[in-house]
Amino acid sequence: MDIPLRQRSDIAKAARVVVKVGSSSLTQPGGHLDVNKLNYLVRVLATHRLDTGEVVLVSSGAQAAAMGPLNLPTKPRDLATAQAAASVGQGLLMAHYTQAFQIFGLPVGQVLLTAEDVLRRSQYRNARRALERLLSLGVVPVINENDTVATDEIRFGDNDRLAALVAHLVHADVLVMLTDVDALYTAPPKLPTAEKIREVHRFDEVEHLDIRARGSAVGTGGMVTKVQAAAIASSSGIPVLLTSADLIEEALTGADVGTWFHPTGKRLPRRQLWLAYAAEIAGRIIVDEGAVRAIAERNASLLPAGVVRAEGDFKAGQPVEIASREGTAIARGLSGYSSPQIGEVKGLSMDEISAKLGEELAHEVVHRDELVVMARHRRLK
Ligand SMILES: Nc1ncnc2c1ncn2[C@@H]1O[C@H](COP(=O)(O)OP(=O)(O)O)[C@@H](O)[C@H]1O
Ligand SMILES: N[C@@H](CCC(=O)OP(=O)(O)O)C(=O)O
Repeated sequence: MDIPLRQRSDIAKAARVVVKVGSSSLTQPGGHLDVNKLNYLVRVLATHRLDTGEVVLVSSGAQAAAMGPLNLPTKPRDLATAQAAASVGQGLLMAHYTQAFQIFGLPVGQVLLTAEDVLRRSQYRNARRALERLLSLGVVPVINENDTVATDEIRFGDNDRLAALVAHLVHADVLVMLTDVDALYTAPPKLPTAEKIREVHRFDEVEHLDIRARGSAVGTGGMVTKVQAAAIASSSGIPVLLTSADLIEEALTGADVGTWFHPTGKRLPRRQLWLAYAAEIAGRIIVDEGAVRAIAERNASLLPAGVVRAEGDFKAGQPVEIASREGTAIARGLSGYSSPQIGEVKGLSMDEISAKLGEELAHEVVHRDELVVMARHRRLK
């Protein structure tokens, strides 16, 4: 769709939606698939697909669905059992999705991804091509993390952020995140003081909220990863609706349900997305107040004059975090200098650097094209 969705009601005409559904919404407490819930979800998604637009489903639940069949009392914590459970449960999930979508004449395609697939240049293109082809063939892609081969080092571990990156990958109009609560609340929803949040315009509105409590024994990330996922998608121009799986029909028909995260920025290039959410940071560059403002408000490059000090040991070209004197992360970027070099150029003007160290060392510390401002510091467009 050319015009970005502005409000919930626009979902009813979204040409391409990514829907993420969590384990707790697909399985019974005993660790088997909840066939009724699954069938309901499929009915609503199939209706949207047939009447309105394309659907990409990011479905969790593989490990939870294998608990019953494998007699596992809890969701596995060790990597090997988690991998085995994912292998068994993924088959069960896909068998069910295949059957349920078939009733509506819709083929489904399983897509198992790792973090690398959605963030590294070559794999990103490959994943994008495969998904586009599936969609053009009329298939409903059903995506999960490739848990059976993902190691602790390379896995996301939660499908919330994976769904946000998939939404970016396929240029979705909206990301709908389904869980077991109807919205984001100001505190864990079991508490009497918890109030529903209907709309989020900026991430500093939700940063202070108490979102760490886990709701179910099978869910993975709780609200923390959902809010992070909403930040990833909305800061890249994709609005997010967070609500419960029971309200999927209302959500896709544009009813007034859930929490709506307004887009807070334009689509980010993949490289900046990688920098912001996946790159491993090699060190930190502490900057003064003027540099904080220049970066966050004017989208400027970081110049040596604004640098207070470097922390950690890094080489030129490595990803670093840019933080204020108080330690607040402002941005991330690729450093133009090694950490020892920063010790020499910090606080100096370009002329001073040229005179002291030579012209070739007089350049930006982090060039604006290789810098991404963290979502909460970005201004609403
Ligand atoms: N402030 C909050 N607002 C809404 N839900 C919250 C909040 N804090 C904690 N939660 C819990 O987060 C849970 C959803 O996360 P999770 O169990 O990981 O679900 P899923 O399996 O759908 O990914 C909810 O059941 C809810 O109890
Ligand atoms: N990939 C895992 C699910 C990971 C996950 O994010 O779970 P959830 O918090 O229920 O969405 C699985 O299929 O078991």
